[in-house]
Amino acid sequence: MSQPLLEARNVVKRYGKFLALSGVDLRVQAKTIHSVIGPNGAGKTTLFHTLTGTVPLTEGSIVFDGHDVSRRTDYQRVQVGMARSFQVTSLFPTLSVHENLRLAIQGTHPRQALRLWSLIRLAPDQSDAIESILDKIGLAQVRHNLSSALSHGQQRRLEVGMALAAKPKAIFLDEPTSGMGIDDIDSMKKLIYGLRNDLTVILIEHNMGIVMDISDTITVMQQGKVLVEGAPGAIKSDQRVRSAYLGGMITGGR
Ligand SMILES: Nc1ncnc2c1ncn2[C@@H]1O[C@H](COP(=O)(O)OP(=O)(O)OP(=O)(O)O)[C@@H](O)[C@H]1O
Repeated sequence: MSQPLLEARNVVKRYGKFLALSGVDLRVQAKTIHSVIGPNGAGKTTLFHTLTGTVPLTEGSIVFDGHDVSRRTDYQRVQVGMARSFQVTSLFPTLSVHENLRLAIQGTHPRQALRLWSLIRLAPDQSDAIESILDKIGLAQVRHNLSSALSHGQQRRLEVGMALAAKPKAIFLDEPTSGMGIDDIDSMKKLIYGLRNDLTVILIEHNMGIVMDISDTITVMQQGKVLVEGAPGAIKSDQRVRSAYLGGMITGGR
C-alpha cells in the first residue's frame, strides 16, 4: 500500500482522568473517502479534534503529507493542507454567499487577510476559484443571497465551500448531514463524493446509508479505540460490528 496522506500513531487523549482516546492508529490514503463511525461517545469527534489541532494530544504522533503536525496549532495544520468544515455559526450572516467565499479566500492569503473587512479586489485566479467552489457546492444560483437566508442544507454546503477556499489536500467533515431533510442529504452526499476527485475526505457520519455508499474505507471506533477497519462490504459483514456494536444500524449500501 502507498504512503498514506495522513498517519496517526498511538493517539491518546485524556480529559483530566478520563481517557477519551486510548491509542488510536489511523492511516488515510490520498483521494479516498475515509469514514469514522461508532456509537455515541466512542471518541470520533475527539479524534477529529486531535487530528485538526482543535485540542492538543496527550500522547502519540500525527504526520500529514510528510509534516509532523503533532504539536502544531490548528492554523499551522490548515497551512499544510488540512481543512475542517466550519460550523454554521462561522458564516457571516449579513454577507452574501459570494462575499462569504470571498472572505474565506482572502483569509488564506496573508496580506489580504489583514484587510479582511475591506473586500479588496481579487486576482483572476481567486475569482475563478470562487466560481469553481460555487459550482461544486451547488450555490451558483443563489450567490447573491445572504447566507442567513439560505436553507440549513445550503448553509452546510457553504461551510464546506469555505473550507475548500484554502485549497486543502484533506477536508474533515463532522456529521455534515445532521439535521437535514432528505433532499439536502442527497445533495451533500453528492458533494462529498465529488470532492474525492480532488482531495481526501475524512468523514464522521451517523447516516449509515451514506457511509456505506460513498466510503472507500471505514474505521469503526468503540470506547476510544479502533474496533475494526475495512471496506464497506467487509464492515457490513463483520460479525463484531454487526452484533456487538452497530446491530441493526447498518442498512445502506451500493
Ligand atoms: N472536553 C471534554 N471534557 C471531558 N470529556 C470529554 C470532552 N469532550 C469529550 N469528552 C468525552 O469523551 C468521550 C468521547 O466523546 P466524543 O464526542 O469524541 O464522542 P463521539 O464518538 O464523537 O460521540 P457522538 O457520536 O455522540 O458525537 C465522551 O465520553 C465524552 O463525554
